[in-house]
Amino acid sequence: MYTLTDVTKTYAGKHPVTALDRVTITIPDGQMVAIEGPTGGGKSTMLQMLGALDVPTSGTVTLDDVELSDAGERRLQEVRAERVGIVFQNFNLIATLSALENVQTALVPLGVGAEERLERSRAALDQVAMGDRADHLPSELSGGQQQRVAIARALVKRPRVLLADEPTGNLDGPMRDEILALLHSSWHAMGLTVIMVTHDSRVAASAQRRLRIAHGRLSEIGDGRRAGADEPDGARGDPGGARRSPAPAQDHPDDALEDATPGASHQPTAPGTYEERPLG
Ligand SMILES: Nc1ncnc2c1ncn2[C@@H]1O[C@H](COP(=O)(O)OP(=O)(O)OP(=O)(O)O)[C@@H](O)[C@H]1O
Repeated sequence: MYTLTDVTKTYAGKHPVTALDRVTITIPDGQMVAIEGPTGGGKSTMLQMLGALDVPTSGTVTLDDVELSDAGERRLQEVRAERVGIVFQNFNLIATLSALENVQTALVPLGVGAEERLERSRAALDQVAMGDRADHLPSELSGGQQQRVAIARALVKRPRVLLADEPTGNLDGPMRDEILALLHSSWHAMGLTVIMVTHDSRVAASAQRRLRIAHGRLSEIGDGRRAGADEPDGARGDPGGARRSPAPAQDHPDDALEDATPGASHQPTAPGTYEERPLG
């Protein structure tokens, strides 16, 4: 569970910028959250706080038992390596490594031995339907395929949290739908907390909970509740009372992924009624 209390992030400089302004929020385990908002609003900065990539200027960020805002760089590295998988808009694969080698890199900081690394990385590529492209370089893969490999790399460590910064931002319609379906099926299968920064209305509409950040201020967007959808496997409690039913915005389901994740529900979403409620 994430607990952010009065989190402010100010970038120093000649013209200091307050990217996050007294943000207070709890994100329970197993929740799927979308963060929306205008450009420069503070979304990526928020993701950096959640991903232990940066620390606030003031306030506290806690992930489970670790206060990230107070941790040293070594502890932050451990948290990133063990608990947090991150997926980026531009995939961030290493160009000179094959898909399989890229996935393996996530297990090196965890001290996983070579044989297990290989086994788990192959399984992760199979999970994202990329097993037959294990030896391909990123340049030999489509954008959607590269993002699948990046998701495998994020998930191979079996994280508690998957953070995604515009995961569909560089993809066209069908690939975007496939990646969204994959994020949802992984969420279902692994009981992850998933937090996605997005400008894509379909991605946002598929989340259980929608947040908006503008001028560094966080607000909650109405109730994303959808009827008839199921809970992810391994989903945990809802101390914030914020758990809502998932409803992946997916009407072109990927058969391979459907097969791999029988609990997944791919139903088209209907637009909800949203109202904003300021937080913090
Ligand atoms: N390293 C930095 N140094 C100085 N200012 C920064 C830095 N990173 C972000 N900012 C500023 O902080 C504010 C929030 O930026 P952030 O990248 O979090 O916004 P965003 O909502 O993710 O925007 P976008 O949708 O364009 O990616 C912006 O005004 C930005 O210029």
